Amino acid sequence: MVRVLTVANQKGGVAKTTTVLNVAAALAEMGERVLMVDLDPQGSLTLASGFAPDDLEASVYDGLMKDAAAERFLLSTRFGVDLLPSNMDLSLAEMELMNMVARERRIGAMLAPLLDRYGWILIDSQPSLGLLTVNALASCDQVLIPVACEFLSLRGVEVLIRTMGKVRVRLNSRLRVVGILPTLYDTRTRHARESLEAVQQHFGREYPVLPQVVPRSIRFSEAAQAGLPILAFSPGSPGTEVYREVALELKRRAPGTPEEGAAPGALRRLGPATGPPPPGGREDRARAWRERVWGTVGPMRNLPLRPSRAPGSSTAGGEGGGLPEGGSE
Ligand SMILES: Nc1ncnc2c1ncn2[C@@H]1O[C@H](COP(=O)(O)OP(=O)(O)OP(=O)(O)O)[C@@H](O)[C@H]1O
Repeated sequence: MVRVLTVANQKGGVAKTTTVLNVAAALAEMGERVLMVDLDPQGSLTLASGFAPDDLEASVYDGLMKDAAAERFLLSTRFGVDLLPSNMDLSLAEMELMNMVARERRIGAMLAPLLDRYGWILIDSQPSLGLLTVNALASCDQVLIPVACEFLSLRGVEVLIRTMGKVRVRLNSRLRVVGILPTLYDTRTRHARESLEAVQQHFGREYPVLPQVVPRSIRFSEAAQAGLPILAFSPGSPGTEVYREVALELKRRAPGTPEEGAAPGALRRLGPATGPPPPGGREDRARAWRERVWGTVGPMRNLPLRPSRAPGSSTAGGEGGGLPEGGSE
């Protein structure tokens, strides 16, 4: 059964992209087959996955607006996750979609042929509630809302949840909030602690606030610059383990799991989409995943800062080096 999850918050810079990237990597580490969809014309997810948005020959824009088959622009990342990439072309889509028939269902149509290949599809939305985000909400089962532990961060969420309510009524009755994820938590400041408490109090009664809290850490920016999830870039850092736990939490709360009740999924269901997990327990699978990733990219300290070519053709790496040290912020 494929799970389609949108990471949304119309407030910018709350770690939507970072959350998609790292949850996707954590799920892949657990043996899941994962597709990420970059639905932000800024192309941040594409860039943070190691691809240069400006070099793309085709992108989500072509899939949405020109019915291009996803195979034409589907990319395989170095960390075992597939990606439908985007760039500035997608900014045209918002306007062009206005005149299209079934304009809120274009993403669902683009993803439909891919559903039987993946266990998880994670959509990174742009910081707005325009037609692209509505498309994402219309084609997913669940929404994860990252909320930064900062002043004013609560305000936008109400508007998002109201929009979700309208989408539920008109387009997708299965839509629900799977969780609110506190992000960018600075353990050193009282302000962050108070903001976290505010998030928990404000939303806790009506919506599930996930028990995980993503710490603020420079490793995230460094990893994005290297075109990798933090799980691969800095395996020992605190943020890594938190995103693993978030991924586990999402698996526990996924539609169809006993904990959540058998909520019907969005789009169409094509039977079990994930293959059998690799043998061994969680630790073995995580090790196997890391070895696969490291084997592909080589020592990560030597990665170029701005990879400009598709990872398939990557020559990143080199002799010596080794992984950046985890844990020391
Ligand atoms: N836990 C964290 N600690 C420190 N920096 C972080 C963390 N999470 C994300 N960042 C950094 O914050 C910036 C914004 O993150 P990100 O792009 O994930 O947010 P976003 O919500 O997707 O932004 P936008 O709304 O612009 O698409 C990036 O530079 C990212 O590397």
